[in-house]
Amino acid sequence: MDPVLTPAGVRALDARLEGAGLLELAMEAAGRAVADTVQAAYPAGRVLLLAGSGANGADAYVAARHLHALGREVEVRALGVRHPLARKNRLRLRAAGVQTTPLGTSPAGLAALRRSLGAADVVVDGLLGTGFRPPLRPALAGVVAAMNAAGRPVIAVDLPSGLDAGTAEVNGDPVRADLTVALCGWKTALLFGPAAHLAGQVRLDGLRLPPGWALEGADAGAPADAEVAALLPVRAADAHKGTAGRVWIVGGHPGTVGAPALAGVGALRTGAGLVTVHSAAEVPLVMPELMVRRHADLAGFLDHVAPEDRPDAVALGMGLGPDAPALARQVLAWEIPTVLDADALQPELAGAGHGGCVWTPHPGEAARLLGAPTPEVARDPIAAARALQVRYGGVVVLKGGPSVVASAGGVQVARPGHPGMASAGMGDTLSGVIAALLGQGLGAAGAALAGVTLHARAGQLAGAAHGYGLSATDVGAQLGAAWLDLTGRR
Ligand SMILES: NC(=O)C1=CN([C@@H]2O[C@H](COP(=O)(O)OP(=O)(O)OC[C@H]3O[C@@H](n4cnc5c(N)ncnc54)[C@H](O)[C@@H]3O)[C@@H](O)[C@H]2O)[C@H](O)CC1
Repeated sequence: MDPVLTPAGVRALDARLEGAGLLELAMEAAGRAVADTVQAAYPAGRVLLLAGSGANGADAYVAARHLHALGREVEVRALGVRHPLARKNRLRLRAAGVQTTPLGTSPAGLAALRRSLGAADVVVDGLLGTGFRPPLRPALAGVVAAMNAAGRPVIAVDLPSGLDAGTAEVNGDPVRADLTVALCGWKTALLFGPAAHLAGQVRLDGLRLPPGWALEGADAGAPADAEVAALLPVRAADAHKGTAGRVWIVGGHPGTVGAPALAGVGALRTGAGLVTVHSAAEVPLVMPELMVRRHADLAGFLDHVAPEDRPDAVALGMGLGPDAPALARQVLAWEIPTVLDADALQPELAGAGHGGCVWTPHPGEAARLLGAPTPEVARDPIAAARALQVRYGGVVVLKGGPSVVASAGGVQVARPGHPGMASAGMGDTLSGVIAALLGQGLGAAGAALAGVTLHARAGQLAGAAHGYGLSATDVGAQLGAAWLDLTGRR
């Protein structure tokens, strides 16, 4: 599990490392990781390193020393030092034979910087890391603008300068990096929204810290594929449809009948033994294996389902229309594993969730549930998912690229899918996927995490063939392959 750290989490980790006498070693590992990344990605040519006054700048000094040891031609332009380890590592760099030049922010200083940028084959951005507080001061804004205008490849240390590590929002004009070496853990800015677009490709280096230290102070975890695969059930050879989970899809309303059909496909393609769509409208039979039952009075039908006839899991809300909250209350009262999506995601259901239920809002629905503007949700999806979980109970999947899963046990960030998944019906399919996993015995948090991961992987597989023309039907068709791919059980 990779950690996702806030700036406060980084500060606490730094203090712990400092107390244990390990901070200097962590910094040495950070600088070395940056140097190794430069060497692997841009093995030839002159390297210009820009060092700020804090620990981010110290990492750049260490990287410069390692690059020099590797025989690379390096130039270091630096602001004044404030962090004691920046001072120490600058002295070490000089002792190793590399002089540093002041990074001036006056017109003459910026002209000199532009000359250095013009002579460089790759630039290392070690100006500002997690210690940055927006907005960028005008003096440094000129430096960042010169870097962006130079058109040279940029490798950022920890995160591009000018990005606030704790938010997906972009203020002003930060460094645009081609590659970022994230240190110790992911940051919100490297995972979500417009901020993540500025980081380029991200490589995480754990700096060989004592096991668990970074994760203990983390805001969230980002599980590895193998950790998610381990959640998925292995079936006995004598399994039959009665043991693979009976799933009900409750959805559909005149005009929105495709939604429950897609959820049904999602459930079937995720291994549910028996899938029945219950709807007030005529739902198309998109797969003959899907059972479709139309009810003139859906609420009356649900009222009369005997406990022994209830399914193993339900997904409710997809295209269901205005009766969804009342119908959701009926099903929630059964206290069986339940996915609530789309029309069932209404503020009046606050507090109605139980431990076996999964709410699956996209950012717009999350904003409605929280009574907050959508940009606020997008700014910090981890905080939004956590707030939703506290308010609604159960488990929350805040959908996106990547999705966030919040449960009483903590928050996890799943792997992103494919940009082609930005199209109608993807969420309907996902609700069926999660319901199928609930029906096969996974707990709500495990089903949510494994569900979004399978769905994202299926999106990647289908996206390779269909690109931006990807449809939810294409994704549904790849769910079986995604399962095999994730588990290696081909
Ligand atoms: N545990 C870890 O993750 C490790 C991280 N390392 C690196 O440490 C930095 C964070 O270092 P810190 O000294 O706290 O802050 P910065 O270097 O990012 O910046 C401080 C510097 O920035 C100036 N500043 C702040 N806001 C602004 C602004 N708006 N405009 C201009 N300048 C600003 C401030 O005055 C300070 O001088 C982390 O990112 C990693 O790179 C460790 O090396 C290893 C352990």
